[in-house]
Amino acid sequence: MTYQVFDTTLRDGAQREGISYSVVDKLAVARLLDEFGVGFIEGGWPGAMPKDTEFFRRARTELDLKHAVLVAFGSTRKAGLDVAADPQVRALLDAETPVVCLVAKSDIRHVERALRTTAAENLAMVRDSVTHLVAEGRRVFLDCEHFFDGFRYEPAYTSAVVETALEAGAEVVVMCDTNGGMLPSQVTGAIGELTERLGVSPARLGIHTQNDTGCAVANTIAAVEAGVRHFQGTANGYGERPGNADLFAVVANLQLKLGLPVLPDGCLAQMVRVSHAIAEIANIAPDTHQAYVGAAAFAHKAGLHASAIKVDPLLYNHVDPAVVGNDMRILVTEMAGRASIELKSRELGLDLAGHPDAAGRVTKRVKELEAGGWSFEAADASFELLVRSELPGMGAARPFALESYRVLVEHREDGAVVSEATVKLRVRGERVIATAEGNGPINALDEALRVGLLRHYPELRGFELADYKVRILEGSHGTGAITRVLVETTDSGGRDWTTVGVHPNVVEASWHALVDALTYGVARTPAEV
Ligand SMILES: CC(=O)SCCNC(=O)CCNC(=O)[C@H](O)C(C)(C)COP(=O)(O)OP(=O)(O)OC[C@H]1O[C@@H](n2cnc3c(N)ncnc32)[C@H](O)[C@@H]1OP(=O)(O)O
Ligand SMILES: CC(=O)C(=O)O
Repeated sequence: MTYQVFDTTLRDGAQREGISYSVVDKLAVARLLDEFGVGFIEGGWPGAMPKDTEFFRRARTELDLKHAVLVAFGSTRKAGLDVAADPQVRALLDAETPVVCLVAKSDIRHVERALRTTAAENLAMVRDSVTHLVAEGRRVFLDCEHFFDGFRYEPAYTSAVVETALEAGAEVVVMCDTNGGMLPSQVTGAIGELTERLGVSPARLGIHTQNDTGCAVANTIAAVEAGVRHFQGTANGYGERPGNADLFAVVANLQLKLGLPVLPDGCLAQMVRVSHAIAEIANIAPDTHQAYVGAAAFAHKAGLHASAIKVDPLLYNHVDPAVVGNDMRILVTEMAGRASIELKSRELGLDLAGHPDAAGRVTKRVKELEAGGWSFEAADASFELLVRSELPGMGAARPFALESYRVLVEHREDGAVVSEATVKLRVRGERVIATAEGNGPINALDEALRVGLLRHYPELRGFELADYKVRILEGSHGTGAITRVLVETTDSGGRDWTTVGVHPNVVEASWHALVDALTYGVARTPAEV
């Protein structure tokens, strides 16, 4: 049994607010979708937008697709126009794709009120357009816009549109939940009624769902379970309004839960890579919590989960993350137990198995610190320093001892604001005093520390403060607000690490995070660097 995996990231997905692909972007997305193994890539609407026309022109020479064929999208001929004279239909042929997907009205209310034509003329538009394109050698899929709403309102007319398209030679007629208002049981019910009414196999039908009820993936799965073999969706669920069915979740569910061979062998493991690469091109931050592909899709926070995962990761994962190219992660927070601490330490290369007391002490310390506003979830480097400090002979030596630091912010008469920091340190037995200016107090402090340490630790030259996040936390137990600072540092070897600091004073909180960042970086950098 074969399934038609139809991707419309470049057509319906591009209808999402905020997305605007260039032609080069579209070509890159098409290559990624092909690597993911979809069978059909709907590239856009030639003739409607110059970019889409250009995409199909360049695709002929610049795309070498291994799994997919390209599909040009467009509407049935205009009411009252000869099909051969309709420039939009001509543009579909000029796109030179083996497959064309036509959108047709199938809800009588849309025919009469939006198209402002008759029921009979709309059927003629469907018949003429399909016949013409098939005669020109194209495989034709027909998207029935508003199928489910139309079928509920006037089933006879919507069925007539489906029947007309099939008789005219459409390979598949796609039932579209254009307004996205359906639930799975309604999808299943409509498919049963339609196939009975027309005596047609569900294998001649396709499904296209929008996500307005949050059920697009479930509706697509329901249709496939009802016998439909052609399903449409988009990468990461991009699309008009709340989006389309997320093709990644659909494909993974069909393959892993229902055992249906929808993708070529080996392609499923490309899913995370392809999802994130397309998000990058679309200029949309990947959704951390997206099913299967999100960075948190297999991240475990609760101590109880971790204690079972220690025995067998599948006790708390619905599938092995590796099958979709993802990884499991353990988060260390106030919800951690000893098992979480052990597993997270193992991820960081530290084995606590032989040190149950240390695991207990770290767990207690993490809970105390988190109660005071610290957060280790995103600060692996600070957590690693904490674990090391509890392991005999493993503690990371602080590169210096602090005598004092001072930070000044000067607002000058001409409006300039200058920050200056001075640090007094003891470094390898030597007293060091260093001063630096910066574009803000934290930058000045960071600079002064580096100036003071550079002679003893030349590797600091490669370190860079890449990101700095501040969060003001509500005070508790009668205290005022406190500040949590996260610092991300990178080095010239492309490594990055994050540290945390907490204090009622933002400069002191930043100081803690900066000192952890330098300590961690120095400890992890080979001495000869
Ligand atoms: C459900 C979906 O998402 S389908 C995909 C929708 N995608 C898009 O609309 C994006 C691309 N669209 C466009 O660039 C433009 O809307 C175009 C080029 C297609 C049309 O632009 P215009 O000619 O200026 O028309 P406009 O957008 O105002 O109206 C659409 C026209 O198509 C007609 N139309 C709508 N659906 C169909 C159909 N299935 N078959 C034939 N004609 C149709 C409408 O009746 C209207 O005709 P009119 O101009 O005679 O009133
Ligand atoms: C065709 C389409 O995108 C829809 O009906 O939603």
